[in-house]
Amino acid sequence: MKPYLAAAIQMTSRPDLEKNLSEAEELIELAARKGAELIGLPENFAFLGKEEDKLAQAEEIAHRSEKFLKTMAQRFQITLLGGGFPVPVETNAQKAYNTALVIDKDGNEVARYRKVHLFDVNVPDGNTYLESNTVMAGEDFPSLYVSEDLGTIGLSICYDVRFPELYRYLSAKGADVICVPAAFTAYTGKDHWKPLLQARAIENTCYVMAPAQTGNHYARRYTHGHAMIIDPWGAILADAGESPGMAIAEINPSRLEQVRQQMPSLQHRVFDKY
Ligand SMILES: O=C(O)CNC(=O)[C@H](CS)NC(=O)CCC(=O)C(=O)O
Repeated sequence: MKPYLAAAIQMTSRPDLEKNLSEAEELIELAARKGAELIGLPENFAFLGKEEDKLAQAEEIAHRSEKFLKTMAQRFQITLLGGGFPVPVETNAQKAYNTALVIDKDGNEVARYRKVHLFDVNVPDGNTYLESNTVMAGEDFPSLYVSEDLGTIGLSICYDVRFPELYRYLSAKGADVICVPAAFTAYTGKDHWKPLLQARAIENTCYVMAPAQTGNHYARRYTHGHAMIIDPWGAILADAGESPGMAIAEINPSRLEQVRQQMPSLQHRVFDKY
C-alpha cells in the first residue's frame, strides 16, 4: 500500500439519469485532475427521485451506471466506487437491489455489494421512508477489494452506518479504507452523520471515505451533504460542506500503522465471539 489521494464526491442528484451522469463525470474529471486515485460517488448518484420512477427505469439506470463507471475508471485511470444504484431483481419485477460497485482502472469490477439494511423509518420531520417497498435487501456481507496500491477497501451503503457489526466484519477482513456512500436525510444527518462516521473510523482504526448527496433533489427530499474523509484517529481530513463538489485527502499507510500502534483497541476485544 502506498500513500495516495482519495476523493469523496458530493452531488445533488435528481430524477434525470443523463444529467446526473454528466454531472458525475465533471466531478470525477476534477478529482482525477487533482490527483485522486480512489474516487467515490454517493448513493443514488445516477438517479434520485420517486421510488416508482426509479423502479420503472431501474433496468436502464443499472445498465448505464455500470457502463459509465467502467468508462470513467478507464478514461481517468482511477479506481471508482459507484455508491449505490438500482439493479433489478430477476425474480421480482417490483424490486431492485441497492447496489454498490468498485471498478479498477482497467475497467474490471473488483467488488460488489447489495445494501443489507433498508431505510424503513418515519423521520420526525414528517417524511416517511420505506426503502423496502422497492428495494430487495441483500443477504451477503460486502466483498472487499484487496489492492496492492490502495490497501483493502470495504463497502457499505448509507443506513448501514448505524450497524457497527457490519464494520467489525470489514475490519476483521483487513479493511484499511471503509466506504460509506450515502444520501443521508437532512434531518438525521445534522445530528448523526458525522459522529457515526467518526465512530466507525475510530473503533475500527480505519480510514472512512463517505461520498454524499446534498441539497434538494425533488419535492420535499433534502439531504445533508458533508461528504467527508476521516482518518483512523477519527479526525476529519476533508469535508465538502453543503455544495456539490468533493472532499479530498491523503490515505497514508504510515498513519494507519501509527494509529493502530497508539490505540490498539482492536487487539483488546473481549466480547468478539458474540
Ligand atoms: O433520500 C433519498 O431518496 C435517497 N435515500 C436513499 O435512497 C436511502 C434509502 S431511502 N437513504 C438512506 O439510507 C438514508 C439513511 C439515513 O438518512 C439515516 O440513517 O438517517
